[in-house]
Amino acid sequence: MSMLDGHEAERKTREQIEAEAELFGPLTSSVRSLIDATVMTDAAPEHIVRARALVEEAAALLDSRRMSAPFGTKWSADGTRRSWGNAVIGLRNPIAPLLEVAYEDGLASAEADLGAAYEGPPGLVHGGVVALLLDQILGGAADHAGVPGMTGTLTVRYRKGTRLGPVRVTARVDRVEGVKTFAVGRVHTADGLCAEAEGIFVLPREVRDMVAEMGRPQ
Ligand SMILES: CCCCCCCCCCCCCC(=O)SCCNC(=O)CCNC(=O)[C@H](O)C(C)(C)COP(=O)(O)OP(=O)(O)OC[C@H]1O[C@@H](n2cnc3c(N)ncnc32)[C@H](O)[C@@H]1OP(=O)(O)O
Repeated sequence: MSMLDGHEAERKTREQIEAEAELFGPLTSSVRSLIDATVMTDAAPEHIVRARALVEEAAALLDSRRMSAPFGTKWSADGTRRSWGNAVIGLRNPIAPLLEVAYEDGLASAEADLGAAYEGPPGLVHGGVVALLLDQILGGAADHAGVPGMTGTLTVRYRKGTRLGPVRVTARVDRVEGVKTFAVGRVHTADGLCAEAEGIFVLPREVRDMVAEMGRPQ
């Protein structure tokens, strides 16, 4: 599979995209609530059996027509980019915990409310989920700064357990060396600094070759 697969130009208007967001956003939010309810429920067995039948019915409805491939990244003519399947920020992905990343003065920041579905050690966020958030926000900072890349190396230092609940994640580009972008970031909760990371994002050879090809005079 090529690095460039899954990137697709689309002709949808802004209104069409907004209408899709209005359709799918609430579905994603409902399924996210369902995931939390599934982890946390203490309902009577007959309610669990009935809930399962309802969930299976809903899944069959949704599955009655499927896209031919995962969502990927869709590019509109106006530069709008949609990665709605993304595991961290995807509008159509109910396991995606980070809803919105803001960029200001070179700092990427986002908040998430990590519920029981993200538990690792009792009461704490799973370390892999902490790394997931950091990977995305560091990569987003690199991308937003115009020096994007695939994660080559991600180093996470876990300072203290990240308590389930509200978290704030931040990142910025530290430096650029050739095709490598070094980004740094942190995860905070009300307890203070919980984790910090450095990531090296590498612009893949295939993309470098494509850019060089496009820039070459005819
Ligand atoms: C444009 C792309 C993405 C846009 C995303 C936007 C959304 C953002 C949000 C998404 C966030 C989520 C993101 C995700 O989830 S990304 C998903 C997780 N990451 C991957 O799957 C990446 C898999 N690996 C690869 O594709 C390749 O190995 C890469 C692309 C990393 C390098 O393969 P390439 O063939 O290009 O490498 P090269 O041999 O020409 O070397 C080039 C330079 O790089 C240095 N090097 C090599 N490997 C590593 C390494 N592992 N760590 C540190 N440095 C490394 C190397 O020494 C050399 O440096 P120098 O000698 O020049 O100094």
